[in-house]
Amino acid sequence: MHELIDSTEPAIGSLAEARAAIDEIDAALAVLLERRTAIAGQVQRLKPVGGFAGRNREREHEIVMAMAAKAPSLGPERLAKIMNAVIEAGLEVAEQRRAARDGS
Ligand SMILES: O=C(O)C(=O)C[C@]1(C(=O)O)C=C[C@@H](O)C=C1
Repeated sequence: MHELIDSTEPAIGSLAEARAAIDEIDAALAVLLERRTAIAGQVQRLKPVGGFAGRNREREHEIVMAMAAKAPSLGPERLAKIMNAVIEAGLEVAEQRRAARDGS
């Protein structure tokens, strides 16, 4: 994982090598997204009002700003779009699971 987040990228010599590096990063992202989805689902169960109804835009803004400090090339506007998609996907999964549990 460390080499994945090291900003001093080694020189990439070919398209195949570049795509292999992207595949490795995307595999790590997928694992992190799966973990995030699981934990965000637990958060929905802990909140007095979970799911889309309990959406907290202030917390989402904090998440984006913290990420923007670590990803300056993307910046807050693009990260907000990315994280909106990630957060909404997590809420959808949580709501689907809740519906399956409630039998509704
Ligand atoms: O922190 C919360 O309150 C959550 O519900 C988690 C989460 C997230 O996925 O990070 C999801 C929805 C909220 O709008 C904000 C953040």
